[in-house]
Amino acid sequence: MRMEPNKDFLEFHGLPKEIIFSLIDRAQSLATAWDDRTMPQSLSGKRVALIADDSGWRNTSAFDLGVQAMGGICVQSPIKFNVHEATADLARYLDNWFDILVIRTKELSALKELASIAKAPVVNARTRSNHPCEILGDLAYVQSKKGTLEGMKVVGVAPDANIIRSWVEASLSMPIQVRQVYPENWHVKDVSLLGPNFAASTDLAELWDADVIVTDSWPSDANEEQMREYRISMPILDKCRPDAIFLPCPPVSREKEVTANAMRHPACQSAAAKAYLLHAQNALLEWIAT
Ligand SMILES: NC(=O)OP(=O)(O)O
Repeated sequence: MRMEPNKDFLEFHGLPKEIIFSLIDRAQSLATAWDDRTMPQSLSGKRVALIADDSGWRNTSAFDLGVQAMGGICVQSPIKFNVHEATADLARYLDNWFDILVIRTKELSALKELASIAKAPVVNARTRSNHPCEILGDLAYVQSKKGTLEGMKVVGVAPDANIIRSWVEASLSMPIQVRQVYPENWHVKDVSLLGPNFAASTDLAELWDADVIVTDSWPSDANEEQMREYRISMPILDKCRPDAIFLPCPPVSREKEVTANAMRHPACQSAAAKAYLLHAQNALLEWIAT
């Protein structure tokens, strides 16, 4: 049931920046429609499979809610990739019934294999390697607050994992600067992601002129002593720009990557920002469906 070629969203830089900007603009309109309860029925007649083959709830709940609010049908299919059935087989069965496949699973390679066979467009709702929808939602929120994304500096105090990797993906296509500030052993070193808009550092001074600061969970093998310096606290946020937006990625672990006080700092806008997951994902689904 492929609607149009090349409407998969597997990696952030897989879509041209012009399309990303139009999705971000559309997310703003859909945010207003959401608040007014006047959602367009853009997905009327569309059938969406939502496969949550990993933990978490925000993105997947927002996909389900968004599809329904825009008049589509969303079915959660309890599929596990690389367990019982070949991914190629799953692609063909899913194509029998669905127009769009929204998938959270651990391996990006499984998504890529599925997308290479399925006719229906595939949307990455998170892998262990990347999380493009999360970054699309954050960008839509930041644009709603700042009016522009042009030239903004995003600092990720985060290990080489899905959140910082999708910010780095975004730096390949978008006019933003991304910095990773973290101990060197967790720096992003994947040459396929490195471009002129990204650099990694161990220096917290990168935070002082950041427009946006994001965090992610500590690595499971992190050493408290090594990591303490990178815990975002109230005094650190007080040294940042007064208009800096702090977006700790949920689920947040207080007294690990953030202090409890940092979560109460005026710069911390995580809950409001994550409302835009829904709006950005809705814009993406609408674009895929039309
Ligand atoms: N950050 C994130 O992916 O949240 P969920 O797992 O709840 O969707």
